[in-house]
Amino acid sequence: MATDGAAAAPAGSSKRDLLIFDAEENLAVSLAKYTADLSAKFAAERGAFTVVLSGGSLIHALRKLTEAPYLQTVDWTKWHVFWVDERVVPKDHEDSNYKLALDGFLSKVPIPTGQVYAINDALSAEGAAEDYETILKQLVKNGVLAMSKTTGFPRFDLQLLGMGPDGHIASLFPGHPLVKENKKWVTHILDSPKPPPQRITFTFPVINSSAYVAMVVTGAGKAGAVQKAISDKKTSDLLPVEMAVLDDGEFTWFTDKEAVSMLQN
Ligand SMILES: O=C1O[C@H](COP(=O)(O)O)[C@@H](O)[C@H](O)[C@H]1O
Repeated sequence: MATDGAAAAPAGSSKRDLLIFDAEENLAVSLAKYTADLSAKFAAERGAFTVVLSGGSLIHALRKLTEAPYLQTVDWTKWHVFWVDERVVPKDHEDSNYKLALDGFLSKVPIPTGQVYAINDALSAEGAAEDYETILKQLVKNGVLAMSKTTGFPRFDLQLLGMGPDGHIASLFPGHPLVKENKKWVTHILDSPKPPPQRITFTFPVINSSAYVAMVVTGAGKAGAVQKAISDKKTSDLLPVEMAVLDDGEFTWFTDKEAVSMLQN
């Protein structure tokens, strides 16, 4: 993929791309076009576009989608929005990934509210994870959400993900047993090392069954994890971000110069 203001380089396999932008502003412009293009593709192909959001810095990076031309040209009625992870707090709590997305993105675009799938914040972490998985299964039955023919897990059209400085993605943290979950679609964590401790999260089989993943990472604080993730030399202590290996899809890093400052070339 070639993008204005970005240097493109292969990052390991034929379906992985590394985009490096001079400035976060250019990254945001490119991410908006990438997302709008995939929206048009999936709306035409399947009449729906299933989009997964993370929390954190990703939401600010989506800001160009809320402006011209995308505000007018994207068919927002085709969007179905999910969260790769969510903190088990009320939806109006400052720690809520739903609130972050609502304030920074969803309130600015005309996605039908019935197609925005927030967690049930009245339930326990375990109950919310089970409830979310049930909702996903219903959407598979309705034909809104595709299934991977090879993995047996749901196949989201696009997952827009961030990564923490420790290499965590979603609420899958380094060394935590949840990274090995291989049966559930959605699971819960009660001891997240990053507060708040109670969260729900998609599991790796769901992340890795996606058609497209954009891994959006900026800033020098994440350079160490980016360097380890992109290195060809793999060690047994894989970071969660290194475990994001798509079964049959395209994985694109959207980075800035600071985030790749520890790469050799
Ligand atoms: O706790 C979380 O952190 C990660 C990374 O956040 P960032 O602000 O460093 O980009 C985020 O992707 C995840 O959804 C969130 O719950």
